[in-house]
Amino acid sequence: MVAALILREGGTAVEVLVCQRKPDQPMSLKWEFPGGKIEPGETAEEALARELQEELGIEAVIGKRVSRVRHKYRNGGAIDLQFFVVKEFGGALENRIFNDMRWSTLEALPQFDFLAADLGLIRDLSEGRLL
Ligand SMILES: Nc1nc2c([nH]c(=O)n2[C@H]2C[C@H](O)[C@@H](COP(=O)(O)OP(=O)(O)OP(=O)(O)O)O2)c(=O)[nH]1
Repeated sequence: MVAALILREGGTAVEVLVCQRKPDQPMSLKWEFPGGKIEPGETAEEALARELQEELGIEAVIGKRVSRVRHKYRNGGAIDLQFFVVKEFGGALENRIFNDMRWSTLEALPQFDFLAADLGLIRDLSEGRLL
């Protein structure tokens, strides 16, 4: 899996885009970072650019990989998640698949009910350790 930390300068602090899963999806209404599965033949960066085009309608410039997490969900299999920074993109952000989408400061991230696999990253970001 690949996911993006899409950043913007929010006046006084950096903000990151957070997305909420739909009520009818597994792990419904949990918050996550936009992204998805790497298809056969794709690099991680190619997969992420494709997912961001599909989910948000943007042409993203995929930056540095800042974190990698392996996690076992109780009800499912193990996942391997890689997070990349995105500081630039073309086009206008459009919510195509999420229940909700918001900009959050890094500090405020723990207030969102994130997927379990993301919690270590959320903590690092909110405490200023990663960005
Ligand atoms: N996009 C994304 N997925 C995450 C994050 N954290 C996390 O555990 N995941 C998990 C949830 C899903 O099991 C998987 C994402 O895969 P996906 O988007 O292709 O699949 P999905 O379950 O959301 O939906 P579906 O297409 O399988 O119906 O990775 C995250 O921050 N962003």
